[in-house]
Amino acid sequence: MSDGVGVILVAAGRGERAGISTEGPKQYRRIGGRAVLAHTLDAFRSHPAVGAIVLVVHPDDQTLCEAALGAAMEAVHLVTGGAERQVSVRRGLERLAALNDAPEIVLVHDAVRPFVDRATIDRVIEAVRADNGGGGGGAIPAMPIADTIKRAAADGTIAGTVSRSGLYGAQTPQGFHLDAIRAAHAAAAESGRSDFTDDASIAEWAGARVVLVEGAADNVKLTTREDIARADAKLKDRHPMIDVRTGNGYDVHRLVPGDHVTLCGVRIAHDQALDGHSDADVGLHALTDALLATCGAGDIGDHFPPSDPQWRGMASHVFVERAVAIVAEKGGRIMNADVSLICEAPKIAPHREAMRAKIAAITGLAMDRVSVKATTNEQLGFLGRREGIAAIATASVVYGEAQ
Ligand SMILES: Nc1ccn([C@@H]2O[C@H](COP(=O)(O)OP(=O)(O)OP(=O)(O)O)[C@@H](O)[C@H]2O)c(=O)n1
Ligand SMILES: C[C@](O)(CO)[C@H](O)COP(=O)(O)O
Repeated sequence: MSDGVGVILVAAGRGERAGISTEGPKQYRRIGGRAVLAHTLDAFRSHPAVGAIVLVVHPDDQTLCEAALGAAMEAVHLVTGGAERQVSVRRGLERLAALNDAPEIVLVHDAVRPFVDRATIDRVIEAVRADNGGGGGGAIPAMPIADTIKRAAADGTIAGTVSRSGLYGAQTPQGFHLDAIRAAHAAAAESGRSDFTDDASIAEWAGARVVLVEGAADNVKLTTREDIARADAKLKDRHPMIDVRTGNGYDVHRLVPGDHVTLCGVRIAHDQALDGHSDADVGLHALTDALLATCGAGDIGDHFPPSDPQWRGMASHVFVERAVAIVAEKGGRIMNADVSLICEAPKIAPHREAMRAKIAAITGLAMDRVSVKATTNEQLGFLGRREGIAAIATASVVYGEAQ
């Protein structure tokens, strides 16, 4: 059993109350430039106590999900949800329990609560760990009701005023011991119940002791179109906090007799070849350094030492792919890549679009975020004498969007 806390993110709903959007159901709507689901996932991925994350999605949403999460898909175990939230959670629990290192504690969270903060997650985990209900108890974050509560009659008039004393609004993540909540869900399903709107009510129904911990006013569930617009506006206000970084890279390789060069991933027939340990693709080498520079991750030589025989003759897209993965691990999102090639020959223009397409494919960037340029060195110096080819690259990456 794993020490890490497991997380189930339920994202299989249709978002009917939020209405139809070309971006898909509300968990895929963009707030602050990224899908709601991507923000929510970041909140848990960045929490040190969190281990396995199961993401429950609708069977029709696989493509939307991949587009929303990109490389972060690797961080989740994907499972298909059901027609009710309760069924989706149950499938997530079964997937989590089937993992080799299944956790003891699980947090169940709505994918559409993207503003969950670390302190709330901590309070829930702490309360479940401290459970003195014989190991079967749980904890949920909740906020006291601030408004006066009215019961409405069928004609829209007030049928009564309900005392708000002791009333709380339940939030997620809701935390439980995995075995206990699995058993409670199974028992509820067996007795034909599928109307529970949260997991605490299933635990309560099964006789477990569930405690309330302090929730957070910001931890709202995005339910309506207005909720999504407000969330987007809130993140736009935060934009000054976003950490945009620029990195640059330079590389040069000697030209020797040969029959082709490889530049920005494209093989070009030529009367010379670039000499190097790998395929000597100066364009991709400079880009690798530019990406690594945005997060202080050293340079290409640190990650792929020329002394290491495994990189001999290696196609350089492997180096860029590693740099892209390092940027993603550090929470970065690449915004653009720009490579300038400096050579007298071969002519770059006929190959420029193919080079941009290669870089776009390797980095996951759209074509209009990738630029390849070329210049001669006006026959000056070693580049001008065709003794080598050089490249300069620049990349911009946004970090810390989840804060
Ligand atoms: N069959 C379902 C229904 C809901 N959810 C998830 O449960 C969370 C909370 O549900 P809710 O806000 O009600 O989402 P929807 O069911 O999508 O919304 P609506 O009721 O407006 O259609 C959401 O993250 C939603 O994707 C789910 O995984 N499976
Ligand atoms: C789980 C929940 O978010 C707790 O407040 C809520 O019950 C979900 O309800 P919904 O009807 O599925 O939106």
